[in-house]
Order: sequence, then structure tokens, then C-alpha cells
Amino acid sequence: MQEDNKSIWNPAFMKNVQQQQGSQPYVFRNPWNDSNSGSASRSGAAAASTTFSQQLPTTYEEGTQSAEGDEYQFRRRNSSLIVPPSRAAGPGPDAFLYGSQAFPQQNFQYSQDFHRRQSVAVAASHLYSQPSSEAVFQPPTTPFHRKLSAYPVTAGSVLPPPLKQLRRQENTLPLVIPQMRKVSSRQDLHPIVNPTPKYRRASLNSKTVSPLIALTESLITTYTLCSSEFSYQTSKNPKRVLTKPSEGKHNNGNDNVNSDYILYVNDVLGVEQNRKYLVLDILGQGTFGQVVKCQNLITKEILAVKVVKSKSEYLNQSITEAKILELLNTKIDPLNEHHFLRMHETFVHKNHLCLVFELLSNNLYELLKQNQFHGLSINLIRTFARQLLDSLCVLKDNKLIHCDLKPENILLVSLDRPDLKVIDFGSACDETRTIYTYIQSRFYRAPEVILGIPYSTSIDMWSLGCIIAELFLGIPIFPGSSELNQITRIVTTLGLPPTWMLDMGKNSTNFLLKSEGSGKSWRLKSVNEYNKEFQAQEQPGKQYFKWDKLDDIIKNYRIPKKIANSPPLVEREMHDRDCLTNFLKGLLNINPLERWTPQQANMHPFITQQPFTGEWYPPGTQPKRTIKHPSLQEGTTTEFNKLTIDD
Ligand SMILES: Nc1ncnc2c1ncn2[C@@H]1O[C@H](COP(=O)(O)OP(=O)(O)OP(=O)(O)O)[C@@H](O)[C@H]1O
Repeated sequence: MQEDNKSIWNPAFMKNVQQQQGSQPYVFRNPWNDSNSGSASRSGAAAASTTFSQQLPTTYEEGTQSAEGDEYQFRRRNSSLIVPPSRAAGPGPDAFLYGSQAFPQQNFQYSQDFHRRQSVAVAASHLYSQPSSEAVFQPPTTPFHRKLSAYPVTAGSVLPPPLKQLRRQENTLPLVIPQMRKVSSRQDLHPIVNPTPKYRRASLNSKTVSPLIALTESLITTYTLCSSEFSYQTSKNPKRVLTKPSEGKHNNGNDNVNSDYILYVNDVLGVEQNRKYLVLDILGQGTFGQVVKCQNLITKEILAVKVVKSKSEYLNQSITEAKILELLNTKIDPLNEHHFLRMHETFVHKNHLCLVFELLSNNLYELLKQNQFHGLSINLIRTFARQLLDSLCVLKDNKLIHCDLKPENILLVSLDRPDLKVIDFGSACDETRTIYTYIQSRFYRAPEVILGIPYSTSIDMWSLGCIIAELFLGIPIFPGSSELNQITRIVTTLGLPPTWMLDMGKNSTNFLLKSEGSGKSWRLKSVNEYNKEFQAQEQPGKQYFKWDKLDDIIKNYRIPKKIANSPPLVEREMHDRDCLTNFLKGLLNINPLERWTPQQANMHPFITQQPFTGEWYPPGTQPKRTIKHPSLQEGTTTEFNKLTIDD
């Protein structure tokens, strides 16, 4: 298993890069100062990652047109907003530290970017060197050029443009033809090391500093030396606003129209001496407020602070979130073993409740987005599923329902290992106090919630099924544009809910019709029927998959090229897909009474990696059987879907 994980995380794109570069990573070496080369290589790596992140493909944005096809353009829904809040969080470059199987596009992207950077370097080096690694260009020998460069002198047609222009102005100087000569050692370069000039700018401690240092890292000192009236205060720096819209409307101008606190970079949250958090950046925005990256000014720790909206309904719900997290962190999972977000403390800042959390990394939606909405490898999905089932086992044992499980609420702990944490307990509740009926984000909403039936911890297992299917497919399996569309998608893929659910559901008649014939069977309303009845403007939903049924959707999902080229790998992939489909069917059982519990799902071969023989039932349950009903005529049978529990 360890091996398995290693192979998932072994960043294959790094291998690609190394192949392109030989075994050594690319290091820029300053020929004049070997001691600098270490730091140069480090900053080079940083620059590489920045450029890499800037090169991230802009993929299917919500509600926008994409040249790559309409089909991936859908809006996702969070608890109550149409535009999901976490979309505000920018993807980090390092998410590419995943296996190449999961990120084929990124490897390509990286290699493209690598070549681009490499070719820039090559272009620059053409100005100064010949194709031969040993031949070195001889800069001009005139006194003028000596002033311009630390290189030994000469000039020629290959000078960079500014030098060329300057040289033309120097028409009194003779034209110097550049000459090439072999260099075999450093001494052959004849470096001119200038002695410290007599009038070099002094620092405050009267040491001399170079013009570069004086105008960069010692700029404040330089200004102070120039003018005794100069004084620098960070508090007077212009502040970058992080909140949108940024116009003050409520709370003495501190809050915007949505009651969000208007946050600026370098703001300090908290007034008490030991509770001060310097705002660094925005991490995400949601229904309840904004999450910002902060530094604790006392401990210097970097953390995430959720600044809750100043409205009472959000405040009350966030107090519940804080209480549940405290319970999870201190009583239920004190050793931090079950993948729950850790909360450090809470405080109030200008009428806003602030929850201080450990800082986590990208959420799973961002991860899929970075992978251009291509699914992840089955091994990686298994690794994630195990952790999520572990969390759900603990929640079920403690009768807690998360109520808002979705990819945006599952975060990677860091980008160098596949560890997850479940966040956002703002909608969580006790199984015995299920007071709200409008819960869960639509794509991940369980059928019993849509139909209006009492619910339990099994709604989280439905959401988990949707999430795992999405991790495989790259896009949501049920991306409903409305509740009608949501239930229509579910029924199209998995069939009608059992009659008892439809008879019992308070909302069933909104979306389904019961024919009054002898069979009294239910059927979905058409969009026209629904629009006519409710004077609504529903549109038929877009089809994102060619196939309707779950088995077909999974079986026919495109096979990554790397696997497609090898028949044994294809065979293994198809077997894994069968196993995954069987697992998903247990999680996406429309009947909440039959849906697997997290403990049952934990025993499935998809999780345990025991051989999968094509069928699997949780221990203690009997397989679906065809039973002859005594009331039926001889020879006719009916199917009893319900699994019976042995004991
Ligand atoms: N501890 C954290 N570390 C890093 N990023 C975080 C953290 N907590 C939250 N985020 C980011 O902020 C986003 C919103 O956080 P959260 O879901 O807690 O807010 P919310 O207002 O409750 O959202 P929702 O609308 O889903 O209810 C997350 O999707 C995530 O990207």
C-alpha cells in the first residue's frame, strides 16, 4: 500500500523535467561568484514555480463560454449561493506534485512552460555566447564599454540593442570587431574586479554598499541618508483590498452590502494584545463569510481565519460550527487522526466572529480544475475515499451529520502528500436534531432531502458517492440546474426511488406524478408539465455524459493515454472500474435505508483491495433476490429490492 501511495505522489513531471535536463536540476551559476549559485538556484526554482502557475490553463469557468465545448460549463451550487464561494481561491502551482496518471495535462503544461523558459534563456545566451560551450564572446575593449560592463571589453553586432544604440552614439570610437577565443579556465575570462570607488554610497553604519543594494534592499536607508525628513511607516502603505464589493455600506462603513467585513492586505484582525492576526491574502469566500490567510503576530504562525458575516443568522450558524469543531477537536478526535479541520481559537473583530483554523491547501474542486476537469487515477481516488470514510465513520458513531460535503469542503493538508481534511461544519447537526429541510449543496443533495423525507447520517454517504464519482469523471455526476433537474438526473441514472419514499416525501408531488390506475405508479414530470403547473421557466438540462446509466458512464469514460497503450493496463483499469461502479452503487443507493454505512463501505474491495469477483454485499446482508410473492399468480415473480439483515 505504501508503494501504491508513493507511486501516486511521485511527481512524474519532475521526472520529465529531469529527463530534459539530464539528471541535474537546472541551476543558474554566476561565473563571478560561486558562492551565489546556491541562492540563485533557489530563486530560480521559485521563479520556475511562479511562471509555472502563471501558465496554468484557464479552463472551464462557471457560466462562461468555452471554445472547448459547452458541455463542461455548468454552475455549481453551494449552500445558498449560486456561484460557489471557494472559486475565489486561486489555484496554487504546486498541485502539480501529483502523479502523472492523474495529471497528464499538467505534465504537458509544465514541459511547455519549461521549454518556454529554456528558450528565453537560450535567446539571452545568444547575445553573449557562441553555440560552442567553450567559445566566449569578447565584449568591447573601449573605455566606454568598460564602464558599462564587468565583462572584458569588445563590442560587435551581437550586442543587445541598448548597447548597440549607445555604441552608435559613440561615433568617435573605432569600430571593434568581436573576436572569439577559447576559454578553458576562469582566469581566461580576465574578469575586471573594480575596487570600491572612492565615493560609493555609505550605509548608516558607514560601511559601503553597492548601488544595487542601495537602491533595492537598502532603499529606505538610502532615502534616509538623502533627506533627514524622510520617514517610513508600513501603516501608510497603500492597502490592497481583498473583499468584493469593497464599498462600505454597513457597520460604520466596515462592511460591504453583503455584510462581509472589508478586508485589506496588512490589516490586523483582533484587538487584544495576544490575539493579533496580520491579513496576508484571501483563501476563499463562502456563504458564511471570507477565509483569509493570516499571520499570528505573536507566534508568527501562518493560519486561516474565517471572518463571518455580521448578520445574526450567519453568526448563529457559525457559533454552531465552532462548537462542533471544538467537540471534534477536543473530545471526539483529540489526537487529530480522523481528518477533521483543527480550530485554534475564536474572537470577535468589529462585530465579526472570527474562527482561527490551521492553514490547509487546495480544495478538491481546485484540484480537479487544475487537472482541466479530467478525473483522477483510481489509486488516488481510493486513497482519498479511505480518509473520507474514516471521517464519516467517526461522525456516524457520534450521530453527527456534516450536511454539506462537497469537493470545495475537502482540502488537501499540503501539496506534497495526499492527506485530506474535512472542513465547513457550518451546516452540521446532530442526527436527533434535523430541523432544517433545505440542506446540502444541490449537486450533492440526497434524494430523501429533495423529496422531503426525514434524513440521517446516510445523506453524507450520498454526497460521498457523488464526490467519488466526480473525482473519477472530473465533473459532477449530477450537475442539476434546479431541484427538478437534480432529481431528474438522479432518476435517469439510477432509476426511480422506491414507492414508500415517493409516497412519504412532502415534496414528491412537486417533481413526480402518481398515476391513479391500478398500479398507482409514479413518474417524473416533464419540464413542460412542471412549468405549466408552477409558472416556472425550467429548461431541459444539458447532457454532460453520452450514457445515462452509472455502469455505462463509468465504463465508457475515456481511458488515459498512458493506460490505453498497454492491453494489460487496460484490462486492470476495466476491472478497477467494475469494482468502483459496484462501490458507487452502494453509496448512491437511492433508498437511504439500504445505502451503505461508512463502516460497511470500508469493507468493500475497492477500499480493501481484496479481489473483486463482480458482486459484493456488506457482511450480514443478503444479496438482492428474486422472491416469488404468494399473492402473485403462479409463474410470475417480483423483485424485492430491500436487503434483509440476517440478524
Ligand atoms: N483552513 C483553511 N485553509 C485553507 N483554505 C481554507 C480553509 N478553510 C476554508 N478555506 C477555503 O475557503 C473556502 C470557503 O470556506 P468555508 O467552506 O469554510 O466557507 P463557507 O462560507 O462556510 O462556505 P459555504 O458557502 O460552502 O458554506 C473553502 O472552499 C476553501 O477553499
